[in-house]
Amino acid sequence: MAPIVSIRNLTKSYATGFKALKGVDLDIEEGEILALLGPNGAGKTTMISIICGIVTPTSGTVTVGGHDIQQDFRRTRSIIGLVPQELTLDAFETVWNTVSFSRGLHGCKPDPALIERILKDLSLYDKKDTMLRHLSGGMRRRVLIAKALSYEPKVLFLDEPTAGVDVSLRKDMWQLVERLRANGVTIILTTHYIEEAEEIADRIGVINHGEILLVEEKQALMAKLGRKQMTVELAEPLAAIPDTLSPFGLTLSEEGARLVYEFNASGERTGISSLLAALSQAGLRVKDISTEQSSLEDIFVELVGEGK
Ligand SMILES: Nc1ncnc2c1ncn2[C@@H]1O[C@H](COP(=O)(O)OP(=O)(O)OP(=O)(O)O)[C@@H](O)[C@H]1O
Repeated sequence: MAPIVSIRNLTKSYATGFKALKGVDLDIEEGEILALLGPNGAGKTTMISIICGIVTPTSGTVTVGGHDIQQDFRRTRSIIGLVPQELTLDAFETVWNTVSFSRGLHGCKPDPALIERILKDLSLYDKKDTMLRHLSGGMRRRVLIAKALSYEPKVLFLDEPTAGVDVSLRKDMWQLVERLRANGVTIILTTHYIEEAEEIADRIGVINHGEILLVEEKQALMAKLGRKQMTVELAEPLAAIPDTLSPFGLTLSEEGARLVYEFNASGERTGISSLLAALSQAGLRVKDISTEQSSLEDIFVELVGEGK
């Protein structure tokens, strides 16, 4: 199936001369949840803003649903929903009107039943007649989401949807994302919260200094780059690692009381059983064994660190 969003050699140089995007290629498949991770200033918002037609690219092409975003702006914009990072709302309007107008602005026929359902899903229904200026920051963020959903987009961009929101909204958000996905909506979210990507994304993209460093299935990424570590606690401390154990590349810590072994969890052979046999042959008594797996956060820090 053709990707729903296709980005080719996309660059953006701002008027200051700053290159925010340096030749990005990315295909987003219909129905997937893609999390874009990147430190501040990596170019995430710039990329999303170009796809949504808010920022003009310097070069390159983007198609959404097979249509070019510049030549066919209205068409592509009508299938894209954007929940921006910043709270841009009319303070003197009510929740209901804001969300209904948004649907109208995108050329859709009024559908009060749909608006009611969206507001209920976002726990906003009891605030439907409240003016936005009387809402808390978290509630206003919910309104931004409701606005983006009001015209039933096929592709939804969430730019740091849970930055600075409380745990309950974050949980609601995740549930909502799951429901939207079940309805076939493609979701692209940018986030600083790695656990968020770990929890809900199908694929993870890492962007830094205007370049995509990688895009991978989450499971494959964790298996490929995730290292495992086994720590062996010894009954008696060692002064040095015996020569017979040198093939395992162990390190000795805690004043000789612990041996640390690093292995690749996705490899066919981890080497654990040979290590245990070698330990016993060397006459070392084992008190305890524990293993630890690197998280997506470790992987991300390593990748972004390399790019500096
Ligand atoms: N209008 C502009 N003029 C000049 N430089 C800009 C402009 N907008 C953004 N930039 C610069 O482009 C770079 C990328 O910004 P962008 O907002 O895309 O990053 P981001 O990955 O979304 O970061 P954050 O996580 O902080 O939101 C930054 O260095 C930013 O300062």
